[in-house]
Amino acid sequence: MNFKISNKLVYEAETPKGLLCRSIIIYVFIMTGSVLALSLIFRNADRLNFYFFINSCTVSILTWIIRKSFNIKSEEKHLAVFRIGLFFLLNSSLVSMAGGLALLERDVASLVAAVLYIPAILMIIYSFNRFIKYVNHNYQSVVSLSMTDELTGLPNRRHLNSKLREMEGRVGTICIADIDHFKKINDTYGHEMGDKVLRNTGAILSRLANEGVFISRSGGEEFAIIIFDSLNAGETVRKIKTSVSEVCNSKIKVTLSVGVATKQAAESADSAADEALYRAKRAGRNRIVHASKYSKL
Ligand SMILES: Nc1nc2c(ncn2[C@@H]2O[C@H](COP(=O)(O)OP(=O)(O)OP(=O)(O)O)[C@@H](O)[C@H]2O)c(=O)[nH]1
Repeated sequence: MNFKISNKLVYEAETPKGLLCRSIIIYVFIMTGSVLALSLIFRNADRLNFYFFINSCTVSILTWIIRKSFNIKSEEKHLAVFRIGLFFLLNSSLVSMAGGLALLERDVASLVAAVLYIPAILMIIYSFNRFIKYVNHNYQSVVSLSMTDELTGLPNRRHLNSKLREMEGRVGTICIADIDHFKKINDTYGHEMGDKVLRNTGAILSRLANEGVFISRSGGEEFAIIIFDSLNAGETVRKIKTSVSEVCNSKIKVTLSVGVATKQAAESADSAADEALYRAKRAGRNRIVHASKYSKL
C-alpha cells in the first residue's frame, strides 16, 4: 500500500479512504458553488449577509475537521461514525445556507437542517465518547508496555527508576539479586535455555510480588527488589532466594547472590545494595549479604 507520510500527516493517498476524503472536499466545493451560483442566478445576492458568512465558516471548519480525521490511522468503527456525523452536520449547514439565500423555503430548510442536525450531534457525541475510551485504553497499553520487561513480564528498569523516586523520603529495603554463573548456563545450554531460565525465575519472583514488595528485572540476569515494609524484609529476602533456588529451572540448578541495603528516609540505598551484591559474589556466591553502610559507599 502506498502511504504518503510526513512528520505532520499520515494519509492514504491512493486508497479508498483517500478517494473518499477527496470526494467529500469536491462535494463541498460543488455544493457551496452551486448554492452561490443559484443565489446569483435568482438575484438573491442581497441575502449574502452575516448569516451566510457564519454558515460558510461552519462548512469550511467541518470540511477541515473531516479532512483532518483522515489523518488518524485507525480502522475503529467510531471514527467512521464521527465522519458520518460531521458530514450530516455539514449538510445541515449547507441546507441552512440554501434556506438563508431563499433557494429553499425557510420552513423546509429548517426542517431538513434539524433532521440532519439531530442524528449528527448524537453520532458525534457517541463517537467522541468511544474515542476517549479508545485513547485511554491505548495510552494505558503503551505505558504498561514501556514499563514491562518483554522476556519475564516483570516491571523493567524504567519502572524500577520510577519506584526508586517514589522511595525517596521513605524507609525501605532495596535488594539486588543476581543469578550466579549465568554466562555458564548460556555457554553450556545455549542462549534460548538462558532465556528460559530467566523466564522461569521471573515467574517465580512475580508470584512473590505484592503491594509491599516490588520486583523488577533491572537488566541481564539481575533483579531489583524494593520492600516497603522493612519489618518483614529479612524474611522476604530469604523467601525470594530460596524460592528461586528450590525450583528446578529445566533441570538447571539456579542460585542467587543477593545484596541488601535498608535505607532510612533521607538516604539512597541502591548503590549500597550493589556493593553488597559485589561482596556476595566475591564471597563465593549463593548468599545474602547486607550492606555495611546504607548511604554513599
Ligand atoms: N540468555 C540471555 N542471556 C543474557 C541476557 N541478558 C544478559 N545475558 C547474558 O548474561 C551473562 C551475564 O554474565 P556475567 O555478567 O559474567 O555474569 P555471571 O556469568 O552470572 O557471573 P556472576 O554474576 O559473577 O555469577 C552474559 O553472558 C550476557 O550475555 C538475556 O536476556 N538472555
